[in-house]
Amino acid sequence: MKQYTVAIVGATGAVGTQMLQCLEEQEFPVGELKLLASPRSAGKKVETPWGEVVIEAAAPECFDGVDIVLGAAEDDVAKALYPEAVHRGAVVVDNSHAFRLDEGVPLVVPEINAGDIASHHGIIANPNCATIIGLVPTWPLHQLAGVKRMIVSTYQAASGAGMPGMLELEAQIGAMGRGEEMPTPRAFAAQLASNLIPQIGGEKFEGFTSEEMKLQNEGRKIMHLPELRVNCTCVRVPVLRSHSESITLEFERDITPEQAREALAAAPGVKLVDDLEAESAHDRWPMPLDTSDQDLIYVGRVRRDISNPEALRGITFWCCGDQIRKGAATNAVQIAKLLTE
Ligand SMILES: NC(=O)C1=CN([C@@H]2O[C@H](COP(=O)(O)OP(=O)(O)OC[C@H]3O[C@@H](n4cnc5c(N)ncnc54)[C@H](OP(=O)(O)O)[C@@H]3O)[C@@H](O)[C@H]2O)C=CC1
Ligand SMILES: N[C@@H](CC(=O)OP(=O)(O)O)C(=O)O
Repeated sequence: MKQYTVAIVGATGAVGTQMLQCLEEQEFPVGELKLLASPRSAGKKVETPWGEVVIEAAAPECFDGVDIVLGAAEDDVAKALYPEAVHRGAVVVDNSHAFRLDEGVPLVVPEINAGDIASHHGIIANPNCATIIGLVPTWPLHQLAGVKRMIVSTYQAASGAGMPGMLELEAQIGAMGRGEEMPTPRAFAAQLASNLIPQIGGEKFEGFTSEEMKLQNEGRKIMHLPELRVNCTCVRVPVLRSHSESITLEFERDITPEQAREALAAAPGVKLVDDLEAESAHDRWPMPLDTSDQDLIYVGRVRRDISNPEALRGITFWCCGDQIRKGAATNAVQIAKLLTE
């Protein structure tokens, strides 16, 4: 079996660290592994399933001999480095949003549009995390009844803002518990512990933020639905890991909640947890604590949209998924695995 030289850019971050674990779990045929980060981290040693690796400061020459680059750094790093990696013969699976909407760059959720991978020219983009988590359960319902419109509210975990976001929430919860003065917020615009912050990203379009517009713009590209209409509100919540979403879908054709549940129960990447009568809360509805550190999107609270005048044209549901895994690292490694098959 062919072994691949793999480089992770941003290897010390929330997504990059998770990628290491996903490579092992998905039995990716790693021959040699390179871990790249900022100059701050250069020289640090990391124990990996493939032996000890010394982190290098990311630079174009690091990609000599690399087959697959897994990108887990911000846009500026992606724009500066990945064309150089492609020039040296590597294929890049990138988690930043630098190239997501570019023509010739497939934007892929394997459960939905794995076939798009074939059209790549060296860079394949991983979608926004909230977009992946919302679309994995939307796709089987779309196949059944044709989705026209999505109304979405997201409840996004602190770790969506990377390691700094996670550490900031932990520090705030600790300070609260000890009755100490609250540390000054840096990763977020305001204190997150015991609070909600109703803005993620900068303003993009008619008062909607950049994060909110991603679900529409990336969703259209992934599902090949250029007319899809999306109204999204993104909120940061004091949860460490796993994004949650309330989603209402409007369809072209009739669909009952029972049909929706059946399709979701059979859909790849989805676990249906939908029983208001269940004894244990964990079996009643999805919760972010239950979906952390695993790869499935849990879906529950599936019901008819009673506000839709056409009785069977709307479905509402709730879903949760680990955005560092399926929203980023797991999805990227799945794409890389498809490249090797
Ligand atoms: N967190 C999440 O839930 C999700 C994140 N993403 C995307 O994934 C990417 C990484 O996010 P995340 O892991 O959260 O971020 P983190 O802040 O946790 O990590 C950022 C990583 O980038 C590295 N880095 C910084 N500057 C450079 C540089 N000049 N050259 C090379 N590497 C550099 C950092 O290295 P060092 O430690 O040396 O500073 C670190 O490894 C982003 O594009 C983000 O938008 C996508 C979906 C979900
Ligand atoms: N912005 C998302 C995470 C993320 O990194 O998204 P993107 O890859 O689209 O910048 C969040 O804060 O939860």
